[in-house]
Amino acid sequence: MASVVGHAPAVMVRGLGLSMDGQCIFDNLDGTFPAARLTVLLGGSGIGKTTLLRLVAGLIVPDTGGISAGDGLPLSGRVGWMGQNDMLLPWARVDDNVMLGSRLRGEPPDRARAHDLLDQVGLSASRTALPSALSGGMRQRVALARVLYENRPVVLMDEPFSALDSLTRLRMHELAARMLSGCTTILITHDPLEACRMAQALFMMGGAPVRLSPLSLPLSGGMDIPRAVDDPVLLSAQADLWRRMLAS
Ligand SMILES: Nc1ncnc2c1ncn2[C@@H]1O[C@H](COP(=O)(O)OP(=O)(O)OP(=O)(O)O)[C@@H](O)[C@H]1O
Repeated sequence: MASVVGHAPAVMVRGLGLSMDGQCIFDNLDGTFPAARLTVLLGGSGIGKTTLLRLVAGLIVPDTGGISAGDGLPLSGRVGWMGQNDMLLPWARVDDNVMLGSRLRGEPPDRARAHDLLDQVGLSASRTALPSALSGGMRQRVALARVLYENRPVVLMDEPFSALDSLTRLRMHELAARMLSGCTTILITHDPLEACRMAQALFMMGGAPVRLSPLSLPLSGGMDIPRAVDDPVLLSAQADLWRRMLAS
């Protein structure tokens, strides 16, 4: 199963303004995250990346402007979230964690679907395990299966792989790229390698006021992700990103 969604819309940020505790976070921020693509957001600590994702998720209401879907339909109910913390319930089995959304909504859980997704993320043998029996990478695969179970066309990922060791992170790139194909995904990362491997669109967040600047790096493979980690073109783009981040 390459994609779990039908039509994934673009996500458009227009004239966004937000202050919190008297601090201006965004002033007239604009940006468009393309439909059915994986967009990477890079930016310094505290610049507002997580806050922007929370606005897209509808968890915060902006003071001015807004966020809309390119198809004109409400975004509400069409957004999934995956964060650095897997937020698995420690007392629930792996498959029950995947089906948590159904339980919270009072719907009958679709166990066959949960098991199918666990098969696809390579965890069929761990369906009945408790999260405490899993490695960090396995736990993030459960979290990915839980996001996919929700079948949302827009998926927000707030540094979901940053706590994983390098090799597990590379493997998660393979899995996430395959499983999220067709979704409109916005991925926050601090890792230039991750950005270069995964981005089908790339934005640097920075400045005062904060702006979303599209970056076009010479990357091979077009929209095919993840890009090979030993690709010289990718390694050169990674060095370029480091330079930009150090200079910002
Ligand atoms: N609930 C809140 N109340 C007040 N200020 C907040 C709140 N949440 C975030 N902020 C402020 O908004 C700014 C942006 O924070 P945010 O977490 O979005 O940054 P970030 O780019 O995701 O940072 P990092 O990369 O370190 O996670 C920071 O100055 C932070 O202190």
